[in-house]
Amino acid sequence: MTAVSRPQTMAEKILSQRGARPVYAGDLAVVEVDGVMVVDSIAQSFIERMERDLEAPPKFPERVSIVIDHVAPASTVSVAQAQKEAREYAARTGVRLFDVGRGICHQVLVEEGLARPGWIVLGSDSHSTTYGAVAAFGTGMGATDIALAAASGKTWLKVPESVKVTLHGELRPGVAAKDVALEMIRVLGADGATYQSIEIHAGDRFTRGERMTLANLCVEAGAKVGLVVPGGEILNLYEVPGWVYPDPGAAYVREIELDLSALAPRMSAPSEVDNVHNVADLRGLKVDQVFIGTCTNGRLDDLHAAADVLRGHRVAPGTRLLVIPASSEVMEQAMADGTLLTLQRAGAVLGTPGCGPCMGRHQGVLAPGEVCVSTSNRNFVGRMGDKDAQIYLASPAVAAATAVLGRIALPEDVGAA
Ligand SMILES: CC(C)[C@H](C(=O)O)[C@@H](O)C(=O)O
Ligand code: SF4
Repeated sequence: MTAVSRPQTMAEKILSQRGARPVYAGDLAVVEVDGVMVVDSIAQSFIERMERDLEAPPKFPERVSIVIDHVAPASTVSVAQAQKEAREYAARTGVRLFDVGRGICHQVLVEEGLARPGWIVLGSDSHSTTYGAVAAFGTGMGATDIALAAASGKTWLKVPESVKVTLHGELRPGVAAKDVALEMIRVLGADGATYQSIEIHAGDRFTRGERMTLANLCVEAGAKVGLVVPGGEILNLYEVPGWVYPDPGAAYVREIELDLSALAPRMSAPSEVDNVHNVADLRGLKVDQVFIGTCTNGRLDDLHAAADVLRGHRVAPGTRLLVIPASSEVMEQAMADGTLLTLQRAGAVLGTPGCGPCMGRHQGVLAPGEVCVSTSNRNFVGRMGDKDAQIYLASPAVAAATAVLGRIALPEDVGAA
């Protein structure tokens, strides 16, 4: 255990523990890396860095995972070729491969136990902050940094300053972790936490999945990492080392308090994630496509919330509902408990576990002028297809209600329909 002289934030704690000395915001830290994650879209440049530039094998192949998730199954010959090369690389180096259909990288890493409390996990994907849900220091890096970490087992980073977000009160029925996340982003602003650690004090509230939603959105405020202080379900699922917790008296650059009991269902309107409004104020806008899925909201809890609204109803004529489970495990559970049947009967189109149309590469891209309500995390111009399409971000329950009415709606509107 590293000796510490001043109270530390969670980010400082983890980076001190996995490095050689106590570090504080602004210091440079060289740390051991417990996991390296590479997504399909980046795999070719990662392999090139490893084999052509560094001429190095992965130092700990079992710590490296390649996940084929963003455009899976492949949509074009060049995507298919890149995925083939990724499979061949995994076979010759012994790194882990999660192939088409296993699911979205972040969901898969957490399910597989490849992100754990106190670990440092680097991903070639910005939403690697999601691992903060299980108190892992998860962050996104480019192919070169990822390759250096894979080759050496280490990385270096500047220790981020921390923003403390404290949650109070309890959510009202129909309000979800997604609404908390959107509200947090509104308060912080889309680049309000650039290169900072957002440390979320949630007490025992929220399941692991809900905590993933919170940590996932942190990068949309520009954060380097989003760490949810362990509590509740996390303590049943993991052995949490005592050194992970922030010290009383740790130094924060900013402190924010959110009263959950005052929160109503929220929605990010086009075309910035921090353009957050009450759903009630956007109600009635005609919607062409609803997408329920992604690393933000494609988990079993999310599919349950959607099915609870859709049960006994049909998707409105003229509106498409796409549901894509975040992983094969989620899909299997939703199949076993009847959730997928409920969704299918309501008129949902079910897709292969993976990213789906989240970043506009396949499986449901939008035409000019179309409006989409999505449970994802990004709504910037052109994100899901044409630049003249509009994306609203919301919780699964709001997305489901919108699908039933064909217009932006609250879950309570469906009951009355
Ligand atoms: C393809 C990948 C690099 C990208 C990311 O970094 O986030 C994607 O997952 C996204 O959500 O835009
Ligand atoms: S689901 Fe969307 S946000 Fe998440 S990793 Fe895939 S493309 Fe990125």
